[in-house]
Amino acid sequence: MEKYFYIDYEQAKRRFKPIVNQAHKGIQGHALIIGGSYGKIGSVCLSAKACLKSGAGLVTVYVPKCGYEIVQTVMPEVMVLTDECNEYISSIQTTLSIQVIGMGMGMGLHKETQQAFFQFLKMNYLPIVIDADGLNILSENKTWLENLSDKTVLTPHRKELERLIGIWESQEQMLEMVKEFSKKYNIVIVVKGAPTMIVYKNDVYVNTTGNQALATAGSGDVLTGIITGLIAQGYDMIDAAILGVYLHGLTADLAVHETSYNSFIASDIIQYLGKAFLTLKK
Ligand SMILES: NC(=O)C1=CN([C@@H]2O[C@H](COP(=O)(O)OP(=O)(O)OC[C@H]3O[C@@H](n4cnc5c(N)ncnc54)[C@H](OP(=O)(O)O)[C@@H]3O)[C@@H](O)[C@H]2O)[C@@H](O)CC1
Ligand SMILES: Nc1ncnc2c1ncn2[C@@H]1O[C@H](COP(=O)(O)OP(=O)(O)O)[C@@H](O)[C@H]1O
Ligand SMILES: [Mg+2]
Repeated sequence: MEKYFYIDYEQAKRRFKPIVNQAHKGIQGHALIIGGSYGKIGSVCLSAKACLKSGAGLVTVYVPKCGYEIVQTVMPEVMVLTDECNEYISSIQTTLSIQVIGMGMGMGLHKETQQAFFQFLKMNYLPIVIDADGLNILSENKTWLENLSDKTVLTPHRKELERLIGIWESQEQMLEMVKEFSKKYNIVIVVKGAPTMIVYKNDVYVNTTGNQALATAGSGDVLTGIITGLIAQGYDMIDAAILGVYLHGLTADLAVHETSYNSFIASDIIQYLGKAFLTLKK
């Protein structure tokens, strides 16, 4: 029996959990953002900053060496681990105690990166949000999908989704394909677009916020950071996806009267996150 829900203010408000007075950064959780390659370190910066500004207590990023000074300069709040390779990720080694991983943004498709991703997936048991080139790597190696834990959120845009599950004739057919995919791997899929729809098994959540201002580079990288940051502080996969998508879109609705559609960029999503959270204040 399929169920359709609209992600509106009521749905978001009842999922929102205010941060308690006695909170400290350990309670708010430690997130690890893995991604980036030469020329695309900005995607990791966007995800990491969005993660912190969604309420995560600590954020560490794992990037190729070329990203070290960039990230440390752009975001003093974020800690940095680097790969031994300068231009791309060649192996993912970490012994950090973390609550959630967000990965794939700007990561590229180098063969060594693909192998590093595969080795990481096989030993990962933590909640994970996979986006962008992480999705594209899975599309090129579909047998690796068996290694996804049931604490996984995928965040494809329509083209990334097509690579992953094949082409569809209609939106209805696409949703049926995504539901089958979700049931097969027991995972949440955020189908980004206008509107964004979140699928978990037979349930479909249709977002009601957002606008064309979001059609700008890095807006998906920011969404990955928001969902990762919510999971870091204890939201489960589906609530983090629902609340994250709602807040992400709401920033654009709140901003456009000041920024216009044309001059809204991904960093504005992060800048307006506080205003979006305040609308849910209890
Ligand atoms: N500052 C940085 O470091 C940034 C780094 N970034 C990183 O770049 C990597 C590549 O990500 P990507 O989504 O740009 O391209 P990719 O999946 O290779 O497919 C390209 C084709 O897909 C389509 N298409 C694209 N977007 C779509 C959408 N929303 N909805 C529907 N379709 C869409 C479109 O196809 P078309 O419509 O032209 O046929 C386009 O030609 C990735 O790792 C990302 O994190 C970016 O985030 C930008 C900022
Ligand atoms: N016209 C639109 N209306 C609403 N949301 C949009 C629109 N265009 C893009 N978006 C949103 O912007 C984001 C784009 O994601 P993505 O293509 O992965 O960006 P990037 O990879 O550049 O960071 C998604 O969350 C998508 O839902
Ligand atoms: Mg993207």
